[in-house]
Amino acid sequence: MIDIQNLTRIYDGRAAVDDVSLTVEPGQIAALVGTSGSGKTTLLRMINRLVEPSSGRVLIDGQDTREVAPHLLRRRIGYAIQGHGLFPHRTVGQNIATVPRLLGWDQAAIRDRVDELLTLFQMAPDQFRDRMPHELSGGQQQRVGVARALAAKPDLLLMDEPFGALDPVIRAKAQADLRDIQRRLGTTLILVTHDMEEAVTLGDRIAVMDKGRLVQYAPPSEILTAPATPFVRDLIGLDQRPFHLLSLTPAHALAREGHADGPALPREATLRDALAECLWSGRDALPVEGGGVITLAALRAQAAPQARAAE
Ligand SMILES: Nc1ncnc2c1ncn2[C@@H]1O[C@H](COP(=O)(O)OP(=O)(O)OP(=O)(O)O)[C@@H](O)[C@H]1O
Repeated sequence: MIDIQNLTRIYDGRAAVDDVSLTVEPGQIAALVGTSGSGKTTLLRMINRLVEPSSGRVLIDGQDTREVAPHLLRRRIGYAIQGHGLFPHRTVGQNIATVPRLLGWDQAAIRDRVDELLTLFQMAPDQFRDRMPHELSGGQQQRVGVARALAAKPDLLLMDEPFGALDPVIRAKAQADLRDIQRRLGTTLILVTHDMEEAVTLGDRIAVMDKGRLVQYAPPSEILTAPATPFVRDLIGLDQRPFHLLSLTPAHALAREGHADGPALPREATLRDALAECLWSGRDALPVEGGGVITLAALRAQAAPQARAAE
């Protein structure tokens, strides 16, 4: 468990992060959102001591991070940033192997791990292992950055806008891959993002920062239906609320017995995808892969907070 207690960082007499406390349970994803300059990156970097707190403390599984040398702490915590930060003169394989090498893994274990991660990120090892970063697309570089952060099987992964530079299609794929991998490995993940949709779809809880302070820390559905302050409501964007709510639920969860014509929706598609498909194909109901149908009326009820509150 990550336990952040009264964490504060002062720069030039002003608090960039101001008395923030929050906990993240093992295997959960916490998404940090907020306007530019609200302190998200500073908060994230205090967890692995890239930035030293002015006051407060961070406990990881009960251990105070101040008791661990920063370089040793950072070998235990995966860290991935926008623009990936790959070493330009090292191959993809060498980049991914960085922390396992520092930890003294043997060669065979390192090679296995590199190949396993490349496969996991759908980059054929024989094709990509020996390439240089400049021989990859931006999306591939980004995936290698995340693979490198995961290489030593950290229990905790910190990500700062890891998908910020990706186009929407690759971004959605990278998010889905990350969620799969995170669930499979049981990694605890703290993610900074500018994108509320990303926070809603990935986060088990969302932390909203405003001027260095934590203004709300709650599951996405609560942030959307009961924003704690006008700032949180504005950040969500009123016009986007129904779509974010629909993004929270996979299609199969709302499928009911019945019959509908036309192509089936994948089980893991979100209700937002279902709504788009209804509108685009002019259908009032869609079959869902594996059985059942979703109706437009059910989608409408699901998108309305008062209907959800009554559940
Ligand atoms: N090294 C530093 N020296 C002085 N001020 C800093 C430093 N790092 C950050 N700040 C200030 O602290 C505040 C919070 O910055 P931070 O980068 O944490 O915000 P952020 O929410 O991550 O912003 P963005 O979304 O734009 O990345 C800003 O006002 C920033 O100017």
